[in-house]
Amino acid sequence: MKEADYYESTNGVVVMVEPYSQQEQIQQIVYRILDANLDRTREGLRIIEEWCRFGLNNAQLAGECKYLRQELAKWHTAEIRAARDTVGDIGTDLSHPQEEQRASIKSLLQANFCRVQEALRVLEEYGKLYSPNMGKAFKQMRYRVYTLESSLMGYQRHQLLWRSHLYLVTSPSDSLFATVESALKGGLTLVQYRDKNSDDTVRLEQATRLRQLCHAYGALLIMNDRVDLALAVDADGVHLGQQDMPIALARQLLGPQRIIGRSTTNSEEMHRAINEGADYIGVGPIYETPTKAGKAAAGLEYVRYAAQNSPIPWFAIGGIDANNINDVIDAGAERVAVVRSLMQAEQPTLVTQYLLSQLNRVRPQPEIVQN
Ligand SMILES: Cc1ncc(COP(=O)(O)OP(=O)(O)O)c(N)n1
Ligand SMILES: Cc1nc(C(=O)O)sc1CCOP(=O)(O)O
Ligand SMILES: [Mg+2]
Repeated sequence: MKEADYYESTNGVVVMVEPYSQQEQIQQIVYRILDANLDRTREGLRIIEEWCRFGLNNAQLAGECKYLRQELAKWHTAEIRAARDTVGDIGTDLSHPQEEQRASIKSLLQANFCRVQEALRVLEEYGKLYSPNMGKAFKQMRYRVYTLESSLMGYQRHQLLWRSHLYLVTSPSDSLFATVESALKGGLTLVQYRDKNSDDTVRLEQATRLRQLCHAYGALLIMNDRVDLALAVDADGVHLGQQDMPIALARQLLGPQRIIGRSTTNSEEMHRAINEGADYIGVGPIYETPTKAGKAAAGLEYVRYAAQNSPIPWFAIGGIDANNINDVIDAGAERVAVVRSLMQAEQPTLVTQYLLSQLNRVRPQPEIVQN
């Protein structure tokens, strides 16, 4: 027989309380686990929702977060809430040093997706002890959160691509990382890792470091030529030339969220790339360049054509530097890609700032003739 506990209530009456049986104690523990993880999931979703709403102005993504929060609330019953024991919870003081620091919105979002997914997994497993439907409901919710993560991260990437006006394509260099970091400090948001000759081991190692560096500055990293390496280093996308993998195949391998760029030299290649689903195109070479020796210049005429006809972001490339960038801009370019201008610069931060200042300059609009 269980022994009763006695306690004195506030009005002085001594009340006899039956202690929990072992089974009831386990049930209370399960309720506490469910309570803590329902809260954790809701909080994480709220943090993600605020970015969708205020950061991205995206009603659809914010609506999905809100819907998931409301679904969670339905499971947060009074009996689960009643099991809460904040004072006796040894976990409330535990935090990881990384929780105190977030390098960027991207890492903040990733940390919270991770937290939500972990908590949903806990809810799925312990929920099975509460009701068979609870386990199923949280399994479905976990898949919806994966889809949300993929849409949001892909959306972020594409937004940043559209906001990027200067694109650094790297060349092999002893000071590769220092140069890229210096340009990132100047405001660069788009980098392509291009190394035509090194072994894959070197490419993997360098591209991984570059991806970490770019993401720490909130910039995108694109891999030149190689879809497999783009996936291996978790790059934001791939740049494919006319001789590289077809866009449709790359899309199958990379999925809808990663970026695919295509080089074009003339209007026919431009329209084909757009129809095949490229996210951006390279337009060039504008001028002949030793970086791509032997390739005839497409010239400013092609820049004028792209300015009139490309509905997707396009980057003028080939022989562009601080001296001629204004000619390229005057022909209609709003975005430019460079190799030597930054890779060989003594002060890449300053050159980046200068190139960006020219690209961001508000240009006088053609005069409107009044009748
Ligand atoms: C932005 C951008 N535009 C064009 C190219 C050239 O790509 P490709 O024709 O495949 O030549 P390689 O770079 O592979 O030599 C590019 N890389 N980036
Ligand atoms: C890699 C590349 N692709 C080009 C194209 O036209 O497709 S031009 C080019 C090299 C651009 O180098 P720089 O800025 O040093 O002239
Ligand atoms: Mg190529």
